[in-house]
Amino acid sequence: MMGYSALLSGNNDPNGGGDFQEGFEFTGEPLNLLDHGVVSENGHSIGLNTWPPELPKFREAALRYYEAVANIGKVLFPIFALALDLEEDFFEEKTNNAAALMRTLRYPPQEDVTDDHIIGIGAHSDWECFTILWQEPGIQALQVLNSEKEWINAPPIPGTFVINLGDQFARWTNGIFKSTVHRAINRSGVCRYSIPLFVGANWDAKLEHIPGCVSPDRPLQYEIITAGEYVKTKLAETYSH
Ligand SMILES: O=C(O)CCC(=O)C(=O)O
Ligand SMILES: [Fe+2]
Repeated sequence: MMGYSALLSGNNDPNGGGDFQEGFEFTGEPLNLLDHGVVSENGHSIGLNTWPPELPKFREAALRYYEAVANIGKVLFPIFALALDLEEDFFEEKTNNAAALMRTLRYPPQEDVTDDHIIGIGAHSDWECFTILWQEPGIQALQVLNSEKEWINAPPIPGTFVINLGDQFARWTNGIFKSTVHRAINRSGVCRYSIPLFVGANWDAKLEHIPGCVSPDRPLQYEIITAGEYVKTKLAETYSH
């Protein structure tokens, strides 16, 4: 959810009791904007992010980081297009208008977890195409589910990002590329910070299977909806409680 989300305001795992994290979410906006948070497009003013007034330098720092990491996201599409034997620019028109979302997350320590249903972020896959995640070095919290259904630690490696594949991309490829199920719990005894940036498809792009990804051996797995419809459904599920 855009802006500030409080502890337990989201619940990523339908079987969970809420996500024990808080965070601030925003999307890209021009850095040189004078009137913070409002940009004029074709004569219409559209509201963007609500920045915390107590932190005057936060906006610029966050937007600079956003831009650098969103650019990594843009490079991933042609790489995956080539891997799928498609033209390098195959995803361009489906993603050229998409705003990425970035979250700065804080996980309070949960050493003595009494309720296993409340962890930092419950098991889920991300909704978009790619997630580029920075994790605080030195604190193990993130786990991914492998094909044997075992939880594997994904420890932070200084100087690297974790890249998660998301549901929109899994749908485009009819499951050839899978979205990784993951969760995080902070048992370190100190606060943990992480920063995911979610790179998705254009809101109106159809999540239609790519030619070559459906065959008699691999029948169509998903109904065809737009990226926007998909995100709206997931938002309603995650913030409904
Ligand atoms: O904090 C993390 O390591 C994971 C965050 C995450 O999975 C998410 O925000 O979707
Ligand atoms: Fe995630």
